[in-house]
Amino acid sequence: MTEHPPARIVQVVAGVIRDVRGRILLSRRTEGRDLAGLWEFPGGKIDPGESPEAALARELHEELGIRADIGVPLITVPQLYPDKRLTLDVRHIGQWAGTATGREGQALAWVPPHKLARYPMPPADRPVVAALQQPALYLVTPDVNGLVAGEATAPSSAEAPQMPAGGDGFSPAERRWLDALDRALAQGIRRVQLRAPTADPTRWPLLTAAAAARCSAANVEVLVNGDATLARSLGVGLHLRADQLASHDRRPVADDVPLAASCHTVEELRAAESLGCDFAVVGSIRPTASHPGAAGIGWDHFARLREHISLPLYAIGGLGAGDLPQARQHGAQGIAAIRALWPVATD
Ligand SMILES: Nc1nc2c([nH]c(=O)n2[C@@H]2O[C@H](COP(=O)(O)OP(=O)(O)OP(=O)(O)O)[C@@H](O)[C@H]2O)c(=O)[nH]1
Ligand SMILES: [Mg+2]
Repeated sequence: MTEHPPARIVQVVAGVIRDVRGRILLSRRTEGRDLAGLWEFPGGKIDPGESPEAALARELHEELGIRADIGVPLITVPQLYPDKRLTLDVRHIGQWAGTATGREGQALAWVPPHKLARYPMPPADRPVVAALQQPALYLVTPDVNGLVAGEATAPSSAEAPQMPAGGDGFSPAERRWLDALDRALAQGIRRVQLRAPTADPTRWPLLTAAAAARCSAANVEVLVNGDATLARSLGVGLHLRADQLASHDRRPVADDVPLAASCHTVEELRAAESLGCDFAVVGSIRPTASHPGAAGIGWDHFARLREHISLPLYAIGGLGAGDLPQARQHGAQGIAAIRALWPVATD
């Protein structure tokens, strides 16, 4: 981490303003200010003693001439800039009235959400755009014998080997794993990491191919853990383990498939960012069943890691979908989980 982070703390609040067509308003920073020419969500600094809501309503009136109802939080991004330590608190805007105009001479653009990434923005805005565009939940699959009736159990060596059976060539355990994946997709999971650390290496390519086909039919994004060759052969994304980051000096998969990494330190996050990762996973936030005895890093430490990079992050470790508001408050765009997102059969 940076030895001497800038002392100046700047609290900024900005709004996601939509028009009736769902387009989002961006405002271009004018010449002579910091980050001039970059596009941003309209807003500004909170005055001493002012609430974030009052500050945002004031800024939107001063900068755009509109009266706005400040809605629910989207994400709060802690970000270190060379001269300051910024906290960017982004709120949805509910009803608003008036005609938005650039009252300070700034250009405005109404942008469809899927085109936001085309507009150059300050580093703190990348996680904001991710929170608007990318799935909030990232399912990591358990081992094939991993989670049974809600319990994580390593496959027992005393267990009979899982022989392929039935017309589809999959063993009962493999079929249960694929069925659970189907249920997760039916429940609305949009981004999946295929990972099974103790999977039989002679079976894993078949199983990942079947899983990738199911995800692709549901238009769900897939990344395989750790194996660039497998990712390329399946035509899916790659999720690197932290210890693999150093072994790549360029993006190991094509630009149009997702690349992600698991990270624990600022150095790993910087490596993931410079490798061209689309997002990273950081944890463990809480102690987990898979790492008993290891303390979690907690949300404040997560936020301290977050401020050094602008990669979108998922928080992981003892978390579920219910932790999303707290995650967003600390700059995570989403939650990654095995146990909390893996539907186990109830019968
Ligand atoms: N409003 C806004 N500011 C952002 C965003 N992203 C981001 O890094 N910032 C940074 O947050 C700070 C906001 O300051 P600002 O210049 O808008 O503040 P302000 O409206 O109160 O203006 P002023 O201080 O020039 O009077 C700037 O350093 C800016 O670069 C964003 O999306 N919206
Ligand atoms: Mg401003």
